Amino acid sequence: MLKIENLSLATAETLLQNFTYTFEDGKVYSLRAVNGGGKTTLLRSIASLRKVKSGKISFDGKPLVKCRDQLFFWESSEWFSKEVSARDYFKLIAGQWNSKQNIEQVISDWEMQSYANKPIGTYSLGMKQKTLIGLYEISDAKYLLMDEISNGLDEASRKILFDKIRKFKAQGKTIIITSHYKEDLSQIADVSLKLENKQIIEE
Ligand SMILES: Nc1ncnc2c1ncn2[C@@H]1O[C@H](COP(=O)(O)OP(=O)(O)OP(=O)(O)O)[C@@H](O)[C@H]1O
Repeated sequence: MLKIENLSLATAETLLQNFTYTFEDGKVYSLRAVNGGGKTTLLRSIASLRKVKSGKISFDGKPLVKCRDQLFFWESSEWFSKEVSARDYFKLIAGQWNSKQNIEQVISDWEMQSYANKPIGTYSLGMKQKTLIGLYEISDAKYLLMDEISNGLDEASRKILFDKIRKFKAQGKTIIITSHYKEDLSQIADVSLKLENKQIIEE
């Protein structure tokens, strides 16, 4: 379980005040907020990519520093280096996250065979997004933080994404996915959360 206690977040202004919540294993949480509402800042904070103003975040009772490979967060395709291929990123993440996931299977599921060896700089928006989503499966991490992950996907790819998320959930993983629209994730979310007025509430 991912436990957040009395978390406060601020950039130029306070985004979240004294937030306490438990994200349970085997559940999908959607998180909605307006543009600039703080979704990405919250995910970065959970992933320890930025300091929090105050509060505690733990994973099965441990701080992230004690279980780094239990969490995966790849904020956006802007994190990719243009010269590297999807296959090389998959190999890199499998190594760093000590995962035994089948890279060829992921490439096949997402129909990436024709471009998986080419540099990401040559990919379309959707191809980059499939690569990004593939990394989550390759990492095999228990806690998956997904920021607007369905962006740029066509209908068929969106269906694959939702099937994959259902599989991750059945494996007991904890998934948080941000979105701008309530309806967007209603098919797969067990719990819909909304960040508003410095609080996160179930809706
Ligand atoms: N590195 C930063 N330095 C200063 N302010 C920042 C930084 N990152 C984010 N902010 C500010 O924090 C607030 C929340 O931004 P954040 O990106 O977390 O929102 P979001 O809900 O993900 O937005 P969007 O839906 O537009 O992606 C915004 O006011 C933004 O300007």
